[in-house]
Formats: sequence, C-alpha cells, structure tokens
Amino acid sequence: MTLDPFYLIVDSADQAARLVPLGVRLVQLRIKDENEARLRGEIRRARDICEAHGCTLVINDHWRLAIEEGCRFVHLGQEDLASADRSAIERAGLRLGLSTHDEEELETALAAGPDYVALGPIWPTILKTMPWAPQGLERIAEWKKRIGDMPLVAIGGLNPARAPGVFAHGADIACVVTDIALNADPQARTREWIAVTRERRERLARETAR
Ligand SMILES: Cc1ncc(COP(=O)(O)OP(=O)(O)O)c(N)n1
Ligand SMILES: Cc1nc(C(=O)O)sc1CCOP(=O)(O)O
Ligand SMILES: [Mg+2]
Repeated sequence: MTLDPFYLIVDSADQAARLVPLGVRLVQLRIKDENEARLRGEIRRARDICEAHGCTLVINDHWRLAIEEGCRFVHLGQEDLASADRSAIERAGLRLGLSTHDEEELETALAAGPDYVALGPIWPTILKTMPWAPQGLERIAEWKKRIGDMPLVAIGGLNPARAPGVFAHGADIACVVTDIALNADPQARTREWIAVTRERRERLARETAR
C-alpha cells in the first residue's frame, strides 16, 4: 500500500465528508472525549466516505472499534501502544502507524513493526500541549536514516509553505490538523495542500505503475 504524501487529520465524519471528496487520499479520524456509541457512528460514517472516495482511513487511538467496524489502519501513540492488545491488532490484520518524539520512543516503535513512523512536533503546535520541544528539520533527516524505507510522517505546525522543507529533509508524508481545521476556508486550504504535494503524488504513482 502506498501512502499519500498529504495526510489530513479531521475530528469528525462531517469534516471528512467536506474534505475527502476534494481528492484527499489519506485521512485520520482523531476524536477525543466521545462516548462509544457516537464514536462508533463517526467511525462507520468516515469509513463509508473513505471507501467511496478511494481514501485510506486511519483511526486514531480506538483500535477495538476500528477492528469491530472493519477499518484497516490505526494510529497509536506510545501510551496507546503500551495498553493495546497487540496480538488482537495483528490478528485483525490492522495496519499500524506510531508516534515518536525521541530516541527511546523510536526504538519502541521500530520493535513493534509499524507501517509508518510519525515524528513530531516539527514546529510548535497549538493543537495540544506536549513536553517535547519542536524537533526541527534536521531531526527529520536523522529519523529517515534510522527507519530506511518505512514511510516517515512529519507532524506539528505544518502548513503548505513548510511542506517542501519537510520533504526535502526526508519525510515521506506531511500531516496537518489546525492549518486546515482553523482556516477560514478549509476546502480551499485542502486544495492548496493537494497542489503542493501533487508532484510527489504523481511520482509515487509512476513508480508504483512500473
Ligand atoms: C500522524 C500522527 N502522528 C502523531 C499523532 C499523535 O498521537 P498520540 O501521541 O497518541 O496523541 P493523540 O493524537 O492521540 O492525542 C497522531 N495522532 N497522528
Ligand atoms: C496530534 C499531534 N501529535 C503530534 C506529535 O508530535 O506527536 S503534533 C500533533 C498536533 C498536530 O497538529 P497541527 O498540525 O495543528 O500542529
Ligand atoms: Mg493517541
């Protein structure tokens, strides 16, 4: 499975419904603090939207619901990973993305055999408070050397102007939340992201076709 260079995080199926049809090919549903029934409903709807538009859906945190609802990809942080039933995830054939913020977390992540590794925050982020200082671009190059061919996701404070820099330093995928979620026109901004990642998308498609 080739993962798109533009990775959008949304906090609702409604937001997925507005943005995925624009041409988003990789989206994460990240919902915090919701009861199980509503979460399940959101996951089902996001799954159906993504299936209809050829978009890979990644469920953040809620791996049990992801399995129950027939989703194929989850993203877990280090604490999520520590408390997850890894064999249940493997039995279900779920693909796995993992967060990393320092060397020790990278070791833990690589030992789990993920489908991608995320590094963040590259720049300061306003989405949530984190104990890590911004990693900076050089850290991306360091991570890429360590993980080789495995896709590397850069996250934290990204915007279209910063995307070329993260790719130039070795990231395969640029992941974004607030630059789109808080934009006055999220649809126009999503189109900008698709445009700024087009060249990489087209190159990947050519390589896959070979
Ligand atoms: C692509 C990507 N990278 C990192 C995260 C953060 O995951 P985590 O550390 O578990 O924090 P929460 O997002 O669950 O608050 C992510 N979700 N996606
Ligand atoms: C959810 C999340 N995880 C991060 C990490 O470093 O693991 S940074 C982050 C927030 C990314 O949001 P924005 O694009 O708005 O900065
Ligand atoms: Mg998490």
